[in-house]
This record gives sequence, structure tokens and C-alpha cells, in this order.
Amino acid sequence: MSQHTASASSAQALPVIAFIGGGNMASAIIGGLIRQGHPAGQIEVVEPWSQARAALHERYGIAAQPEAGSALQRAGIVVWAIKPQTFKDAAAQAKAHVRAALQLSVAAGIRSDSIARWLDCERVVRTMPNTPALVGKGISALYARAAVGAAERQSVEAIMACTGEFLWVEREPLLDAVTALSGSGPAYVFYFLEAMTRAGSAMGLSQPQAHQLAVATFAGAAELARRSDEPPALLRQRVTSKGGTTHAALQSMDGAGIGASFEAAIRAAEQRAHALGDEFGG
Ligand SMILES: NC(=O)C1=CN([C@@H]2O[C@H](COP(=O)(O)OP(=O)(O)OC[C@H]3O[C@@H](n4cnc5c(N)ncnc54)[C@H](O)[C@@H]3O)[C@@H](O)[C@H]2O)C=CC1
Ligand SMILES: O=C(O)[C@@H]1CCC=N1
Repeated sequence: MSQHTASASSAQALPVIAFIGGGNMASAIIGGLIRQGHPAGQIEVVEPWSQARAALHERYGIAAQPEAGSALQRAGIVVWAIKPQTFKDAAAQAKAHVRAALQLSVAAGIRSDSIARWLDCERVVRTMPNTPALVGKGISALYARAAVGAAERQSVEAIMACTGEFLWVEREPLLDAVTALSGSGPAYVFYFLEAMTRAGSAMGLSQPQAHQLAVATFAGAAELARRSDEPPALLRQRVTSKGGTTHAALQSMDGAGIGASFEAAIRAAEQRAHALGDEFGG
């Protein structure tokens, strides 16, 4: 894997970008693009759901189209931000208008072979972002097919840098691992936040106090891990006094097999990503 940190490079220099699907991930990327100076008028969106179209108009002033049409032909890059289940049908609907563009898919599991076949286009990049993209703190992994040129890779980097950090993976199957780790990862963090907040409330703190303490602890520990040269295991040991409170908590977690269960859960997500490709990539 090669790594890059975010440098929201010249979003203004990007071509017209079309989004097929205007839901959560599309909104997060569009928000990042607009924050970095990409004009709303240089964005096309196809979104069949009227409420999602209204939200895009209210938030970004974008008039999304209910179905694929010739307006898509001005796009140099097409972002596929639809569910894996609907990708094939959406590709059939839009193909005639988008074949000349660079295709960028955010869909979990759907392999670039399928996308290239559906669109009759070899210039395909897959990315796996995550929802902190909404606040410019996302991380995305990228994979490009061989036909994608250096300038096109840079354009994709400029788009994803608008949403946070990015890195490239050299082998496409690694995107399933990325999906399991950082794509789904925010949900794991929220799951633990919920548990910590519930525990805080049960111990007598108010819900807002418990929430504030839990969120600040996650943000602070993550920032410490990011800035530190030391591995997480050592940072954990520094919190853990012999015979103290942390030791009691960690012993309880080990006894319940939480670490092993958590790893197994992430492997389950990876397997599901792979299965989505088999199920909906035909
Ligand atoms: N939500 C997340 O945390 C992440 C999602 N993804 C991937 O992003 C993709 C989109 O996910 P979300 O944005 O969360 O879903 P979403 O449901 O919010 O957005 C998908 C949108 O596509 C629209 N749509 C349905 N059929 C269409 C068609 N034929 N043409 C155009 N638009 C159509 C739907 O009305 C919907 O608004 C999925 O493939 C998912 O795997 C990737 C990373 C993280
Ligand atoms: O749950 C999902 O399938 C998508 C992919 C990563 C996050 N959400």
C-alpha cells in the first residue's frame, strides 16, 4: 500500500463531475468538493428519490435530475454512489451518456471487472470512503485499473482529498479489507460510544455528560495514537496501572473475549464485501 495524507489539491481544476446516486456518500463528497471551491454548477447528479434531490438543492443549490440523460455527457468523471444492489441497473440506464468519462465507484464489493463490463469502459477507479468525510475527516482507499492514467489518478486524488485522507492499494481484493476496517469502521466506533455512554449514565452521570466524556475520550485517544511514535499496545499499557481500574476493565474484556470477537466481526464484514461482489456483480 502506498500512503498519502490529505492535501485538498486544486478542486477548481477538476472537470465536470457527475454523481449517479445522491444519497449519503454522494452528499459527503459533494460537500467536500464545494468546500474546496469546486463550483456547484460543475456538478451533475442523477437521483430518483425526490427528497434526496430536495436536500441536495437546499444544501448545495444543485438541481439533480431524476434519471440519466444527456446532461451527463459533459462530465469528465462519473462517481457511482449507489448501492451495490442497484449498480447494474443504474449502469444500464446511464451507460450511453457516460462511457467516455473516467468512472469512480464508491460501491462496496462491486469489482472493477463488473463495472468495466457494464459500462464498456476500462477507465475505472474504485474507492472506499467513510462517513467522517461529511466533516472532512474521512479516509478513503483507492484502486485503479491498469487503463487509468497518472493525470486521471491525480484527479481522483483531488476529489477524495476534499473529504480527508486517502491511500492507494495495489491489489483490488484489499478493498474488501478496507471496507471492513475503515468503510464500516465508524459504525464500530459509534457502537462503543453508545456502550460507554450507557455505562456512564448507569453510573450516575447525566446522558450529555457521559456522551461528552466518551466522545472526547475517543477523539483524544485517536489523536494521541496519530501523533505518537509509540504503538497502541504501549499507549494502552501507559493507562494501565498495576492493580488499578484500567486493569480491572481490560481483564473483564479479555474474559469476555471482546478483542477476538471484534476481530471476527471485522472479518465477517470483509466476507460480506466479497459476497456482495459475487451476488450483485454478475
Ligand atoms: N454509507 C457509508 O458509510 C458508505 C457507503 N459506501 C457505499 O456507497 C454507496 C452508496 O451508499 P449510501 O450513499 O450510503 O447510500 P444511499 O442510499 O444514501 O444513497 C444511494 C442513492 O442512490 C439512489 N439511487 C437508487 N437507484 C438509482 C439509480 N438507478 N440511479 C441513480 N441513483 C439511484 C437512491 O435513491 C439513493 O438516494 C453504496 O454502494 C455503499 O456501499 C461506501 C463507503 C461508506
Ligand atoms: O454497510 C455497507 O455496506 C457500507 C459499506 C461501508 C459502509 N457502509
